[in-house]
Amino acid sequence: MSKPYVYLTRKMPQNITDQLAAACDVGMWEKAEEPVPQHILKEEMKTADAVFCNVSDVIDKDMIDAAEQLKVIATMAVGYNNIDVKAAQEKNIYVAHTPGVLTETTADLTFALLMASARRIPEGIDVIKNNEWGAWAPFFLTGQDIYQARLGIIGMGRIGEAVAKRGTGFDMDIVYHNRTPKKEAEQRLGARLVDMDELLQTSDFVCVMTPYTKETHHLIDKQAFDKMKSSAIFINTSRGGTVDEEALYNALKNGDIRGAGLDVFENEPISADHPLLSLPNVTALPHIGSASETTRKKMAEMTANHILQALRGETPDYIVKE
Ligand SMILES: NC(=O)C1=CN([C@@H]2O[C@H](COP(=O)(O)OP(=O)(O)OC[C@H]3O[C@@H](n4cnc5c(N)ncnc54)[C@H](OP(=O)(O)O)[C@@H]3O)[C@@H](O)[C@H]2O)C=CC1
Ligand SMILES: O=C(O)C(=O)CO
Repeated sequence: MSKPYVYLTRKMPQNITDQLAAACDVGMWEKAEEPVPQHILKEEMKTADAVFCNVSDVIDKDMIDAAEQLKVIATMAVGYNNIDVKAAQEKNIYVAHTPGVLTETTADLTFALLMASARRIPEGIDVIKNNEWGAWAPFFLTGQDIYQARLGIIGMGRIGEAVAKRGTGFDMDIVYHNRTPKKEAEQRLGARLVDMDELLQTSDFVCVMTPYTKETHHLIDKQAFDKMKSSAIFINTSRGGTVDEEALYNALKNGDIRGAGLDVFENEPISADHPLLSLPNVTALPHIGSASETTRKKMAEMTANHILQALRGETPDYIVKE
């Protein structure tokens, strides 16, 4: 009997392909840093039993409908907004993802962005590299205090809570907005559930940690920026689509808010001439929230495991249920 066929959309380490090859025929896009073209992915998906993908692969209804024997779409990510989950479920195809394993690493990066933006670290680095460091000056590169400031978290889920926990170490006053109250987190973190307006109007740091859905598309728009304090710093490590980037640009440019720390963008990779990148009060990173070596290895292992589980006829440990 022939082995099932798994297609990997990026080059993966040998231990991952070896693990899969013990049970499957393995096909792989041989580049680690370049995504597989959509038409090749669609072609591969027609005959694959399993797909090992990531945040940059768009897996739409057309591709899913064309798949003849696909059993699982396993993404090496917790976010799955790039996959048409409904279309997969209609064909009884599992969509598996990697929650939890990347929570602390992503929270570290979120807090790093918050600190870098508040204390203007990228600007300081530029000053030194450009040989612009003059005499010590009383108000040179003055930033914003983090300790005892108010941290507003929109989307108090796994990562939101882990960011809040870091905030408690800085004695921050934590407020959050979620559709479901998180009583246990409130007690553990001293956090308070507030409505969106109060969060926007009173927070020193506004941090978005929701998934990207129809409901969260441009959740942070012009009206939201208008409500924020002019000293507020906006942090986004969720998905670019949760924010209206034009409104963000205008808010930063007009001084309606003080700064932004961004790990995600509506179009990734963002083009170097994007207006947002011309602003000194933007700290931008290339979607590296979960990018520690240990965490990425765990995510890859978990993804391979989900595929093997599905191909054995088991339900993968973490499937998306919508
Ligand atoms: N930059 C990066 O590299 C990374 C980015 N991410 C992003 O972070 C997201 C969150 O991950 P994780 O914390 O594990 O997910 P969770 O599902 O644990 O948390 C998401 C939270 O958002 C809340 N939420 C959902 N919709 C809304 C809404 N409309 N308004 C307010 N709150 C809402 C949910 O609560 P409720 O439904 O009750 O409102 C939930 O508490 C991922 O979906 C992904 O997009 C994740 C990892 C790395
Ligand atoms: O897991 C995710 O959703 C990411 O964005 C990458 O880790």
